[in-house]
Amino acid sequence: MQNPNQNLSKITFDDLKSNQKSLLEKAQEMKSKQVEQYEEEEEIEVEDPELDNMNFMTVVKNTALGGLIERKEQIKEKVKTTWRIPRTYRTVNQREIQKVLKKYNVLMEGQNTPPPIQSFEEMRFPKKIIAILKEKKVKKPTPIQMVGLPTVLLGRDMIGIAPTGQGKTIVFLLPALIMAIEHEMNMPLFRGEGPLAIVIVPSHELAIQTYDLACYYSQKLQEAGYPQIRCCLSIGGMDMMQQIAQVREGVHLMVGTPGRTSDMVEKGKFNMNLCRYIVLDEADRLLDMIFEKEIRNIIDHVPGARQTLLFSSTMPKKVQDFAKQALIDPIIINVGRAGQVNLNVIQEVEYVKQEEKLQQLISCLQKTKPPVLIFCDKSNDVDDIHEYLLLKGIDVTSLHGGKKQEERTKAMKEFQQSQKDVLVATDIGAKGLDFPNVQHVINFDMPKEIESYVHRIGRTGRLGKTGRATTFVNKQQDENILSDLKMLLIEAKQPIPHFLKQITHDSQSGGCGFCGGLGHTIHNCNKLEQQKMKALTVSAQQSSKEELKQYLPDQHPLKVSIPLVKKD
Ligand SMILES: Nc1ncnc2c1ncn2[C@@H]1O[C@H](COP(=O)(O)OP(=O)(O)OP(=O)(O)O)[C@@H](O)[C@H]1O
Repeated sequence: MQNPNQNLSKITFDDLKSNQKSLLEKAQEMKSKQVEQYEEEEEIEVEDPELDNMNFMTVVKNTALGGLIERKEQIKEKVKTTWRIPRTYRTVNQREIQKVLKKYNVLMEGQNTPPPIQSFEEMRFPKKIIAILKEKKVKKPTPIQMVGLPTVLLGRDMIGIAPTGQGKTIVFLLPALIMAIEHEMNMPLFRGEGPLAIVIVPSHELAIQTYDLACYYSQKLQEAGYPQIRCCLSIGGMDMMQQIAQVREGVHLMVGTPGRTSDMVEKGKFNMNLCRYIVLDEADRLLDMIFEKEIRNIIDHVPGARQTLLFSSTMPKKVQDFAKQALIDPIIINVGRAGQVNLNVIQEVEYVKQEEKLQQLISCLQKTKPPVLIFCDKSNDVDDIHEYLLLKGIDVTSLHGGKKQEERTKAMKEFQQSQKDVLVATDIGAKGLDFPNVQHVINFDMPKEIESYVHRIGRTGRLGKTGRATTFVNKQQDENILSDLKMLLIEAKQPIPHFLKQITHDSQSGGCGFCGGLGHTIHNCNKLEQQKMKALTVSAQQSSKEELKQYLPDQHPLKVSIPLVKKD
């Protein structure tokens, strides 16, 4: 039987620009005629030389198998795309490939890994897209982009690990937008359809940043003559009705945090029937933060083949386990060691007594020009320091989870747009946020986990620029974390202060397999202990709830299961 999408696939960008209305109409007409057929039939790979330069369209064999992580084995078909490795690169021999990978400190694992492609032109992006990237000063791919983009464009599942500030966002955003354009040209979305791609991130601020970037690129692409790509945001703290209204328009790309997104999909506010592209950005943070259930729930709603991409700058055990369950035949890309700090950051560690920290902070602020980021563990301390610095006449703003969403967004944007010199934040400000030209990161408190330290200091020294980080430590710190810190300083060839030199540990142990810290082992990992405790508490609460149910009347809320809103 003829493939219903075969004709649709012949619509090219040039066609679209010369006669958009009639083609869109044509596509819609064909779509409505064939939609039922489409449900049942297989799509085939498009091999049309005319489309060679811009045919990245995702072509999926439409299997009706479940997309549950637990039923991964049942997903027989992988997402296929029509992007091909350029001919010149197909013949490159392994020795040359290894030379380039070594030069950029990249390790690739997996079957049929693509070669590193060292320019956007050779990746066969259309000239207009290359011009849009250049406007953003993105001219030459970074190492993670050289290998990550070909991997994603080939439709492969991927784990991308690279130090902070290496341009991981483009690796998933650009292919998602291109896939959406292809889809829109061939089969425009109806109202209520979509998303085609979903990006899950661990904080509202990172979601807003990624959404803004997606909107920026789609606006530019539309100005260049491509169809409009609709993006939407799905985060808590914002009006759900507004988000639902956006979704009803039909959206190509959704960026969200796990809680709100899982809630919306669960309540049937949107469906994942067309979604084939799932990104977990800052996966280490996502899986660390009790979001695993929500993430599984979102992924479980994808009915067929999916491409799953997982990005992280550290690779703790939880991420490894999740990847094993959720990804199919992935390519693993490591730029540097997972959990390694950005080597462009000059790190200093100062011993400062608790009561002297504020005073020391003022002298520390003199070390560099603004912008400066200050991290504290607790929201109260963020507020106190904010007030203290205001009194000192410093142009400062602050960000923590206890603030209203509007205040958080305002603070983030003010600092991002250089309207404020200093931002005081909890770890919310450490996750993937891209503030331009941060000169100095000050850890007013040493974080409790070494991964947080890596993320925090990664807000400076981004993309080849040099940055500076100062960390206050004192007797309140646990010896494990100081030992992890010492090992990171050694690895990054930074000076080791005397008080850290005195900390001993087994340097042959290879570090902790659970949290990735280099200065301790899994046998004395605090984080593992905490997680065990958390799991025990949850299961105790669960079992006492079950026991309690025996004694409750039938109509008690604990006994009545509330029916979910019917899905679309
Ligand atoms: N190839 C490139 N050339 C120049 N600049 C780039 C390139 N790729 C990305 N950038 C810029 O680099 C900055 C950092 O990118 P991005 O936020 O994607 O890094 P990241 O690896 O996700 O970092 P993190 O792990 O901290 O989230 C952004 O401002 C982005 O515009």
